Amino acid sequence: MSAPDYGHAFGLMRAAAGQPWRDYTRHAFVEGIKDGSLPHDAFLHYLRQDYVFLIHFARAWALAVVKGQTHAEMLAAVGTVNALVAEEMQLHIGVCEAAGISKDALFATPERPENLAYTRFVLETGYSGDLADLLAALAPCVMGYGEIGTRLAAEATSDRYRDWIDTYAGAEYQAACKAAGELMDQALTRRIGADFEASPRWERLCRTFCTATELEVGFWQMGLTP
Ligand SMILES: Cc1ncc(C[n+]2csc(CCO)c2C)c(N)n1
Repeated sequence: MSAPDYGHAFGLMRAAAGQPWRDYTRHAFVEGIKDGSLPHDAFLHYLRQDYVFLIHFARAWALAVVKGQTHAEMLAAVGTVNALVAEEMQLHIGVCEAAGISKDALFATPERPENLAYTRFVLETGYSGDLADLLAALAPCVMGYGEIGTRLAAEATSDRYRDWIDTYAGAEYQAACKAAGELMDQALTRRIGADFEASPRWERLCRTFCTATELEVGFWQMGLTP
């Protein structure tokens, strides 16, 4: 099965990331979700860390509003901020409560260093760069889960984590990945030119994408060690 198409820039950055991209999207944690062998303790620990992750991830998308140069760019970024803050963070609280993690316990979650390293890398990339740099750091998170969800929906051999898989394999999330891919293609074209992969900036953008991918690998690994 081929991976879903999330745009031109994403396809090139994904290919350039090579092995780290496979390490991320086929991590033991992901394979444990696929066959149901992931211990529930590890999943709950991951969910708690992921709530902290979402807070900083929403801040990074808010920075994308700041770095936007057109109404279309601001609209795309502000839509993601709203989806994250008004819906996904709320959804996460509900999922955690259903899994036996109280709101108090969730809000008291100490942030693990692997989590902190990832989100602050994304934020710093945005602070010191433009929207093209920031989107290169955000893309592995958004599109990686889209790719993982699509593959696991086809290959899962257990229903244990079916809700998680369905969230990312679903039409709504897949449309969000395509929209993020279009935003990235347009943002790069606007700032660098249509032939962006031939520009001197391209190598650095690919390096940013690859670093974020490696930090996703670290996040899964952290998930395996509650
Ligand atoms: C470590 C980690 N990486 C990626 C995601 C996926 N994700 C984070 S925010 C969001 C909404 C779109 O921006 C999605 C899909 C996650 N939850 N945790």
